[in-house]
Amino acid sequence: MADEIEGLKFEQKHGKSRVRVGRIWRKEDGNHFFVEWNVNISLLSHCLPAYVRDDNSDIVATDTMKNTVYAKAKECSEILSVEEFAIELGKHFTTLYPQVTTAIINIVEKPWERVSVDGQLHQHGFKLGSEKHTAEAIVKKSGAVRLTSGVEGLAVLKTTQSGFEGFVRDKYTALPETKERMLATEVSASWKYVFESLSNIPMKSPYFTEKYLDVKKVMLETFFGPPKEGVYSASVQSTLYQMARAVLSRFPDVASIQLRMPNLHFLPVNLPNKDSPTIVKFNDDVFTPTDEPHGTIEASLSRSWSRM
Ligand SMILES: O=c1[nH]c(=O)c2[nH]c(=O)[nH]c2[nH]1
Repeated sequence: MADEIEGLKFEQKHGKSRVRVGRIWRKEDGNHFFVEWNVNISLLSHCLPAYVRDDNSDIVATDTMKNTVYAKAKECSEILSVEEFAIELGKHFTTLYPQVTTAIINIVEKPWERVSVDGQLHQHGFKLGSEKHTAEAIVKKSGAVRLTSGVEGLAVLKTTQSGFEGFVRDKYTALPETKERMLATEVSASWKYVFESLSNIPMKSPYFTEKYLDVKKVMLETFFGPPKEGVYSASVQSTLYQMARAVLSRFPDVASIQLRMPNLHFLPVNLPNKDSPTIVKFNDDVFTPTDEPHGTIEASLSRSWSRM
């Protein structure tokens, strides 16, 4: 919200962060479904008097926002995706309160996965997985929406089919060129959907959950290549671009994608010994894994300039 006060531009928003909620859905066949969400709410609203005149009469209390998360989770009698829950909350805040013009809802889902016991899916047992599914819904009172999904902490590694050559060499360059190295990263990606209003968002579960799994699958297939021969990576930059390109070409309802891929280095181990035979001579086999310092490669790819 931008306002003018005494000739100055004033912008404000308020919300509740890190509202954690767990929800079980019990099916008649005995299967339980479970999600754990960490919800962040930010409201753009007309409440200037609270800042400048000690008048809180337009303030939606952040405590009320927190309670709303639990109330809405209770109301959702059918299992729904994290994207749908974000949209439900956004709709609620922008329709119930006249002063709220925009709701920004960010949710991170904790990766609880159903376990298998004796080769059989367990009805009510879950274990924690690794990467996290994220969603952001920006909902306006007009019904305009921007919906973004993402993945955080998708750690991947390949032991060959990666090199790095032809980069700038100057008096500070020590890195040798190579056609053979390990490639390890922890992918964070977020992709915006093309849907621009509440009325054209597909709200039939599990649409966005399936989309999340499919986008992740395409990114991983592009990173690794076919199971036997793999695919050569000339740099993290090149692999990142190919992953982004693959997502946009496979999913027409994705408008843009942003990727962050740290280059988590595996340093060759060489232990010379000047008096006797070398202790360890590197032969693409023994490494020191490091996560700091690490390279940071990030980029976004969009179907049109106007959407950026
Ligand atoms: O794939 C890479 N991209 C870089 O920009 C870079 N820089 C570096 O030192 N190693 C690498 N590897």
